[in-house]
Amino acid sequence: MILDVIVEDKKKRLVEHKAAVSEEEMKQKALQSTRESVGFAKALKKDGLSVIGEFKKASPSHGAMDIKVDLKERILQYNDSVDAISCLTEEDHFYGSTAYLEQIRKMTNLPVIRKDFIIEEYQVYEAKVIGADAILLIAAILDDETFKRLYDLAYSLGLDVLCEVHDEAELQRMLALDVEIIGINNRNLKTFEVTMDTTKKLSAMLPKDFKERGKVLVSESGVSTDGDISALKQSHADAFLIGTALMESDNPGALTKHWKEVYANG
Ligand SMILES: O=P(O)(O)OC[C@@H](O)[C@@H](O)c1c[nH]c2ccccc12
Repeated sequence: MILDVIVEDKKKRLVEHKAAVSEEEMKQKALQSTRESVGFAKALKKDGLSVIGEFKKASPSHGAMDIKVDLKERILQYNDSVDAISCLTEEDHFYGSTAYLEQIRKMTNLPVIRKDFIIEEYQVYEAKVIGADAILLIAAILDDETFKRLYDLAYSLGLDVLCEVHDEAELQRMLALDVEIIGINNRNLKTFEVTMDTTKKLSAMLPKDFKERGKVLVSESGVSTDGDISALKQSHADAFLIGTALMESDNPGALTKHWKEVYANG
């Protein structure tokens, strides 16, 4: 299964990363970082639709994207259209890099989320060191105890956590942990199948007071048409995480603004 392969490759990459900067050194760097995080959750919670624009060059479901896309140009376009930036740092399957996130950090005041397959403390410290404001944690690859450990560590470093679920069991686990930000992934990471129905179905299972308690709901993946935006409106998501469609667009700024209008008027 692809998810297992990605996690196995991640473990190998971690050995390399630790050879370059040891665990203790990375931890100390993170603890000594004086950079104040930009609130990720806060940027998404406002009237109307928020968009998290993603920077990624490839994905296992899609293959390589238009790699002519220039990072600098893309981030400048995102800067005046999206509400937060997601940066893939996974190397082998998404052609990402921590170096991309470091570059993005220098170019934006928007909150930046590190998108990776995080399985160990080392990667949380590293996220802080490279300038991320938030991290992704995927329920499907972590048991509850590990999830909670990484989650608490992130918040202790001032990082927000987007907690990704794809089915009811994972959603119930996250609700039991009382997490702040839930991301419903419309793509099944095991089969790559995408359907907006996942957000529709799972968002209906959230407790009635989810929003009142200041929690944040994000719908992730597969948004590519006006119809997808309209279909998601009834789920009352605070934000959509959009990658492929924005990376493949010549004018991601205009597309984001258009989708915010579709959402507002739909
Ligand atoms: O390119 P899309 O279909 O718009 O999807 C973006 C984002 O949701 C997707 O990249 C993603 C969601 N969860 C992930 C976990 C790991 C890597 C990537 C992802």
